[in-house]
Amino acid sequence: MRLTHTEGTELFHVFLNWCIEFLAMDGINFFEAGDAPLTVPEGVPFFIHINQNVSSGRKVVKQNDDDIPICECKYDAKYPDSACGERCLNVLTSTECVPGYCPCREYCKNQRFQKCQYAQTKLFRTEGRGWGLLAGKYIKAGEFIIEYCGEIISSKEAKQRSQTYEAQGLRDAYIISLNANYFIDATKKGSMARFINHSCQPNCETRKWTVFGETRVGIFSKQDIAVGTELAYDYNFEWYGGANVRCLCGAPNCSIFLGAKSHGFQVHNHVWEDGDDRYTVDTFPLYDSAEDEPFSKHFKSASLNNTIFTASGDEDNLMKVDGFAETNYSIEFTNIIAEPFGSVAVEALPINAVKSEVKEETDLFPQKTQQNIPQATLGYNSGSGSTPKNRSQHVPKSRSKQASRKQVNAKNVAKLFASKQAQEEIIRCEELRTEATKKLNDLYDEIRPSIEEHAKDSQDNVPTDVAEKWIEATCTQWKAELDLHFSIIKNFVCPRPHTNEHTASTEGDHVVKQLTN
Ligand SMILES: C[S@@+](CC[C@H](N)C(=O)[O-])C[C@H]1O[C@@H](n2cnc3c(N)ncnc32)[C@H](O)[C@@H]1O
Repeated sequence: MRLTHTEGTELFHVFLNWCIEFLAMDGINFFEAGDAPLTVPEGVPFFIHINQNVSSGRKVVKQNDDDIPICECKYDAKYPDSACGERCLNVLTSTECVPGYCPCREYCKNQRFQKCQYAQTKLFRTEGRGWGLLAGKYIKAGEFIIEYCGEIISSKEAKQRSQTYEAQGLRDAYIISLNANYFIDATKKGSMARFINHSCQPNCETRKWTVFGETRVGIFSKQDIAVGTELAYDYNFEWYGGANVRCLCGAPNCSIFLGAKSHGFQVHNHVWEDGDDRYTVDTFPLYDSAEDEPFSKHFKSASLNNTIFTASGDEDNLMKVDGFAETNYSIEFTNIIAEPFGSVAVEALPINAVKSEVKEETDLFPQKTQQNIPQATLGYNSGSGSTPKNRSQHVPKSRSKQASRKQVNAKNVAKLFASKQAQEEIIRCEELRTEATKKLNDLYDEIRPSIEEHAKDSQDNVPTDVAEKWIEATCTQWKAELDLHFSIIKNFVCPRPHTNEHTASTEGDHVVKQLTN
């Protein structure tokens, strides 16, 4: 029997996987070539350690020479920070310098992801949260600690995998969102970052950086961290249905459940009443995530609740390059989609909150602010079959439909004023508002393809000119909205002087009873 090249490759992979599983059964960890050997403590579930993302079947963006960002730093031996320190143009835009192009050559300090310049960390066993990572040395605020590496997968694949993990009984979640279309799955292959637990009062945060044109997720310290302190960041978990996982971070402001702040969780677990806008997600839709993100479609849920992190200029030339030598791991698999880090002990706790139908569909759409950079969100629970039923998960298709905020009906309000001048002013303001809103909606339709195109390339940013147009139109609309409200309040608080035209009112422009009562 002759095998084709593809069949041969597939067969080889099957064999390789089998070898890996076999070694895993014996408690031996298998590391990919080039990775530092790791000492694995007993009890750490098997995984393959990698310090570079693995992109299977995903188009890797090739950078043209013209696209390579070149900074203007000049290395001065007297000032080490001159070589791509915090003032470097690339650092300021969270972009790593490209070797061979950076004017500081080998002195460049802005290649931390590429060179795996990680802080020293140590794996340890936590109480109730599986394994965790702690600082092996003092870590300064703003330091790059480690990259969250894993397999880059599409949102469709993420959904399938999370279902599979769930079916396999894995409890910890290791799938983190990279951008609108892609996720990083560190369940089977990942860096040590996969062991960092969630905290509602974290000492670390995720930030996205661009390296060779690709987005990568790093864990950075938010504050000085003493040696031996557990590292943790806020997962910004999105909840897709299934069990509610008790958060054991112990922070005074703990939100009790992982993902409790996420929209899906709130919709599912809280009482929603007419006019209750406690959980309304503010909309600033440069990006309509429900329609545009395959993720939302696949998960049939109320979209990701991403957080935006801005990159800061880091000067961690002093960082220790190896964070692994002293680490151990263990994995307790959870079937869940974690965005950055996993969740351990999945405890199915009944939530007593009364569940009621969501009345206002329009409150449900998720927001995504675009021109910003990155964030990483951890999602858990595939939601396959466990997605809340009978709940409105609809996300509007157009921006105008999204604008669910209750708007003042200016015509009705104007009628309440006795003064014709006041009425005219309010109606004029309303016309301006309508015009501004229309312009904003038209612009949204116009720029949507550009946003989609950008998302396909795995970029979180939209072109600057698009962002500028959007900001301008948004500001105009906000101003028109403000002018209208201001005009109403002004005419109410400061009545116009009497004129002959007003016979009905003896109180100037005061609104009629309905309002004053
Ligand atoms: C990315 S893993 C983190 C490492 C994990 N502890 C381990 O042993 O592999 C995320 C999982 O850790 C657990 N976890 C993380 N933070 C937690 C917290 N604050 N409370 C409860 N479980 C947590 C959850 O099971 C979560 O799905």
